[in-house]
Amino acid sequence: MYIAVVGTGYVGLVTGVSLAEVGHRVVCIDIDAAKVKKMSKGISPIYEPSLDELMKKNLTANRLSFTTDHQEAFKESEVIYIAVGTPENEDGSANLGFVERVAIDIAKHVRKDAIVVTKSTVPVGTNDTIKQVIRTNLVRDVKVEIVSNPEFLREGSAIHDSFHGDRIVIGAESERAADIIEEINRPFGIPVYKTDIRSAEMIKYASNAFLATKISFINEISNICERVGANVEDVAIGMGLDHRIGNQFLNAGIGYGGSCFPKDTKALIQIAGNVDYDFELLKGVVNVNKHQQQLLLNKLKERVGSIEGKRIAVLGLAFKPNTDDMREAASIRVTEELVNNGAFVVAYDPVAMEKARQVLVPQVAFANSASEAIKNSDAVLILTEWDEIKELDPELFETMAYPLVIDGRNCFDLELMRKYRLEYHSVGRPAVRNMLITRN
Ligand SMILES: NC(=O)c1ccc[n+]([C@@H]2O[C@H](COP(=O)([O-])OP(=O)(O)OC[C@H]3O[C@@H](n4cnc5c(N)ncnc54)[C@H](O)[C@@H]3O)[C@@H](O)[C@H]2O)c1
Ligand SMILES: O=c1ccn([C@@H]2O[C@H](COP(=O)(O)OP(=O)(O)O[C@H]3O[C@H](CO)[C@@H](O)[C@H](O)[C@H]3O)[C@@H](O)[C@H]2O)c(=O)[nH]1
Repeated sequence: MYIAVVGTGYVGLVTGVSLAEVGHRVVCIDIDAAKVKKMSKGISPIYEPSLDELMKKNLTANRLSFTTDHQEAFKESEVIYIAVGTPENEDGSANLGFVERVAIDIAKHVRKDAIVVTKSTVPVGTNDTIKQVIRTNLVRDVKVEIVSNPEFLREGSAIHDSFHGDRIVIGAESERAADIIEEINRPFGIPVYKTDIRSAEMIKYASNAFLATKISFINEISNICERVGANVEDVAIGMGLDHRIGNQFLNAGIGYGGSCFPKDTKALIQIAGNVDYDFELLKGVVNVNKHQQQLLLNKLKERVGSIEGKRIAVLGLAFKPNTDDMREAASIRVTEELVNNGAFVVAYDPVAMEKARQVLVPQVAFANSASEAIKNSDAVLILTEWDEIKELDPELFETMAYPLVIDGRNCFDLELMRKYRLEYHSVGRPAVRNMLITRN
């Protein structure tokens, strides 16, 4: 199949590369010329495990190409994927400007009958608008059908998820269009669920909202655990053994960030509001998430008193491990608050520092390693559970004048930490206060 993918962010690029890998001829289009130049050389503009290798392989096999030219890209295309961003508007609703722009580009440049597949996360009813915009602006006498095919990949494991996802959801206006998209995806061997367009659009928001709810739920349980002396990790294991609950997405921490959960939960509240429905539960989920980062800062303030003039090491800046994505990362708000309170912040992340420099407040200093950040600090805050951080030798903390570690991601085993001279606070687990220990 000749396929065009519009937008080469996390979703577009991974989709394009994966479709090429299973044998389709794919051209990826982006308006960012610098990015296209880089990708044409086989260099991924994002950090995503295995992506570079697959890009290079499929470029060499001539199944994958990149361009800024919509006209050129749509010339042969039988299927056009829309994978541009749908960022948050100020009121929390989804900004559909990029999607609508692409719909107009398709209408102007499509040359043959085509199926337009929306991968971007869009509010219920948006595919009807896309259809309308394309059909009213069509320049040539061609037939365009619309399919909603929401994406469920996670950053940091995007390639793996593309080949081993739990399901492919196809919402179509005709059986023919649904069958063609199913056929394109057959080589992935992932179960397909076909439904109508509006239900497919809703499945995406409902899935993200449900996962965000799980996270806020376990975070609230963790806050109670701290007060009653229970251990949230044991609680999560005990809960997860019930198959109806499941053991995933029950990691307590400083809340969810990233490019999806924060914006999609708010967009769903708006979608509900637009039809006069007050989504109370989801509003609670969003509020709990907002407070969770503050609780970490409160713990720090409780322990050090004023943070003015204190040197604080922040380990982990990306919103989750294995990505350099800084969108809605907890580190943005946490470092800003530290700086505003007069702290000297020294940050370290194994991969995201380049992107972090562009979004964190300019007063934040960057260290070349975790140990450099920790050295001479008054406290350490852990915000992302990178393996490199989880594998740090706790002896490193002992080099601090007063080894105070506040871990927002439960990176260390409590039994292990009890062997060291340090004070260790994590989320929903008993604190370790071991300052009197003497070791050889
Ligand atoms: N990031 C994820 O993990 C993820 C997962 C599932 C779904 N989604 C959804 O997929 C969509 C894309 O997300 P993303 O994170 O990949 O976005 P992104 O912001 O990383 O990338 C969007 C890309 O589209 C390009 N673009 C914008 N307008 C264009 C146009 N007219 N023509 C060509 N290119 C254009 C931009 O230059 C950019 O490279 C969003 O709706 C998002 O909610 C994202
Ligand atoms: O038990 C957990 C699991 C996740 N998180 C946090 O939740 C956020 C999101 O994590 P994750 O879902 O792994 O990453 P994303 O790449 O944002 O993926 C989500 O958002 C995508 C965009 O819509 C969807 O496609 C995916 O299915 C959905 O998992 C991160 O800040 C995590 O730290 C927790 O705090 N506890």
